[in-house]
Amino acid sequence: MTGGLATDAEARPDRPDGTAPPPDRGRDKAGPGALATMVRLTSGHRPAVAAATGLTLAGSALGLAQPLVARRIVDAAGQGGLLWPVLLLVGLFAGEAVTGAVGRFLLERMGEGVIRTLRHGLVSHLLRLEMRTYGEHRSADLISRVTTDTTVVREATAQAVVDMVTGCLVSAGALALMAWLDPVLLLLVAVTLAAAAAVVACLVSGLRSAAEHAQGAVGTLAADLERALGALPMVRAHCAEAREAERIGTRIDAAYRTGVRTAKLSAVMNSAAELAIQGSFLVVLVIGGLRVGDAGSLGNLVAFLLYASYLVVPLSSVFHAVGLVQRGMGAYRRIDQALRLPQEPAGRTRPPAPAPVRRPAGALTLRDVHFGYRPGRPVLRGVSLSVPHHGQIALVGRSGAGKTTIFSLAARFYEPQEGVLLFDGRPAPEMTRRECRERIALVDQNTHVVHGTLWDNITYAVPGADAAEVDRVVRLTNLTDVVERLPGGLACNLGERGATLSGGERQRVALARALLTRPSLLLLDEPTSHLDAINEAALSKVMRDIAGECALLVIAHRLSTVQNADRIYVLDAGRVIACGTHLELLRRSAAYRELAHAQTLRGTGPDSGSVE
Ligand SMILES: Nc1ncnc2c1ncn2[C@@H]1O[C@H](COP(=O)(O)OP(=O)(O)OP(=O)(O)O)[C@@H](O)[C@H]1O
Repeated sequence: MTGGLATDAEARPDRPDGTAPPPDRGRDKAGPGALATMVRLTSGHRPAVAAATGLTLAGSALGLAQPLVARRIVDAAGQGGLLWPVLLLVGLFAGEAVTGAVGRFLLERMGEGVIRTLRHGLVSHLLRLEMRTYGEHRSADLISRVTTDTTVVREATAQAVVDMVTGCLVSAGALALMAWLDPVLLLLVAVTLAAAAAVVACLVSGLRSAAEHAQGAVGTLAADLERALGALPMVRAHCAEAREAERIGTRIDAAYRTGVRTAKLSAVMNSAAELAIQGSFLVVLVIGGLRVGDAGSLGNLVAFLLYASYLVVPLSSVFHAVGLVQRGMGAYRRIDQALRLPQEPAGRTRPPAPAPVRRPAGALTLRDVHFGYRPGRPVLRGVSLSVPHHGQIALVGRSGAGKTTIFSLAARFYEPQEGVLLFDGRPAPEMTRRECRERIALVDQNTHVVHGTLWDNITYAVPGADAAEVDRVVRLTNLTDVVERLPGGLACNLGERGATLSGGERQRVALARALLTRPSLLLLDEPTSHLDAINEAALSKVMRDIAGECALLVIAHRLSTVQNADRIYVLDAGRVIACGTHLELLRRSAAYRELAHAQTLRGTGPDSGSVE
C-alpha cells in the first residue's frame, strides 16, 4: 500500500508500560536485558517497589540480628540475665514476620498493577490493529497474550525484582558478617555457591526460550479450541468431534512437552542452587565443628551456621527469581511481539487542502480506485462511482467481483493503492478514519450480534439512545414480533453471537443498529440474503424510505432487492462495466441481463425491456 499511511509517530502508540519502544523494533527481542525490562515494567510502581524493598530489607535486617542475639544467649548460658536477650529475640521474630507480610502484600498488589497496565495497553492496541493484521494472526492466540502471558509476567515482576534486589543485599550482608566471623569457612561456602551460579548461568537462555515456546504452545492450543467451538454446528454435522479432539490433543501434547522442558530446566536450576546451599551448610558444619576450640568458639560456629541458614532463603530466592525472570521474559516477548503489530493510523495521511475547493456533490465518490489485498493481485482496477446524498445506489456483479472490497475501502479498513475516495467531496486522506466512519453505518454479510441483550445490540453504536428512537428502528426493521416473542423483550439476552436468533432476525438486528445512528451514508452488504419474501419486501420499502433521508449504497445478489435503485453499477473483475437503472441495464448490459436471467427476473413496467 502506498496511499495513505500516516506518519510513523502516528502509527506507533505509546507503550502500555509507559516507555518508548526499544530501538530494535524490527527484531524479535525482548529488550536489552531481562532485569532492565522488569525494572521498566515496574516503573509506574516505584513507590510500592521501594516500600516493599525497604520492608523486606528491614525484615531481613531483623533476621540478621537474630544470630548475634542467639550467640549471646548461647555464650552466656548458665550465667543468668537471659530475660532481655530472649525478649529481644522474640521481638526480632515478630518484627520480621510483620514487615515480611506487609512487604509481600505490597509486592502482590504491585504485580496486579503491572498486569493491569499491560492488559489495558494490549487490549487497546489489539483493538486498533490494521485490518489486514487480523487476517494474519489467530484471534485466540492474541487473546492468550492478554490472559496467560500477562499472568506469567505478573509472577516475574511481583516476585523477581524485589527478590533479586533484597536477596542480593541480604546475602551480601550475611556474607560480610560471615567474613567477619570466619573468613576461611566463608571461602569454602563461596566455592560451592560459585559452582551453583555457573550451572544457573548455563541454563538461563534455554529456560527463557523454553518458556516462550511453552506460552506459544498454549496460544496455539487456545486458537485451535476456538476454531472448533466457533464452528461447532459444522463439527457436529460432519461428526468431526473425534478428529477435532485429536487435532487439539496434539496441541495439548505439544504444550505438555514444552511445559515439561521448562519444568526440567527449572528443576535442574533449583536443585543446583539447593545442593550448593545445603553443601555449603554441611561444609560449615563439618569443618567448623573440627575447628571449635582451635580457631573459634562454639558461639561463633552457631552464629556462622545461623548466618549460613539465613543465606538459604535470600540466595534461593535470587536463584528462583532468575528462573522466574526468564519465564517472564519468554512471556513478555510474546506480549512485545503483539505490541509491535502495526496499528491503524489514527491521524490524517495528508494535511487538508489550504484553500477551500469547490466540492463535487456526493456522499461518497470513488475516483479511479485501484486496490489489492496482496501485491500483484489487484482486486479493484480503476473503479469510479458516485453515491449522491439522497437516493439508493446498488452494486451488483458476480461473486468475487470486488463489491465488498469497495465497502471495506469506504469504511477505510484499507487504503487504495491508487486513486482516491471522497466523502462529501473531501479526499479521505485529508480526514481521520474516525471522521469518515462517523458518517457511515455498515451492515456487512456477517451481521454481527454480540453477547448481550437485544437492547445492547441495537444501541451498540448509540449507547444513550432513547426508547422512542429504538422503537422507531424496531418497527422499521420489522423486529416488533421478535421483541414480543423474546422473554423480556428488548432486555432478552441473545446469547453468544446471537445464538438465540435466526439468521434473518440477526440481519434485521444489524440493520436496526445501523439505522439508529442516522448515518449520512448507509452501506448494506447483502441485506436480504437471510430474509424471507415478506421481510425482503418490507426491507425494500424501508430502503426506499431511508434513501429519502440519506445516501444508501447496497450490494445485492438478489436483483429484486435493488431493481428500484436510482442507479446500479455492474462490477466485473474489479471494474465497473455498466451503470444505469434496472431497465436501462436490462437493455444495454449483457452482463446484467445474464445476472437477471440467472434469477429469472423481469422488468417491472410495460416497457420493462424484457430479456426474452
Ligand atoms: N481479506 C482479504 N484478503 C485477501 N483477499 C481477499 C480478502 N477479502 C477478499 N479478498 C479477495 O478479493 C476478491 C474480491 O472479494 P470481495 O469480497 O470484494 O468480492 P464480492 O464481489 O463482494 O464477492 P461476493 O459477492 O461473493 O461477496 C476475491 O477474490 C477475494 O478472494
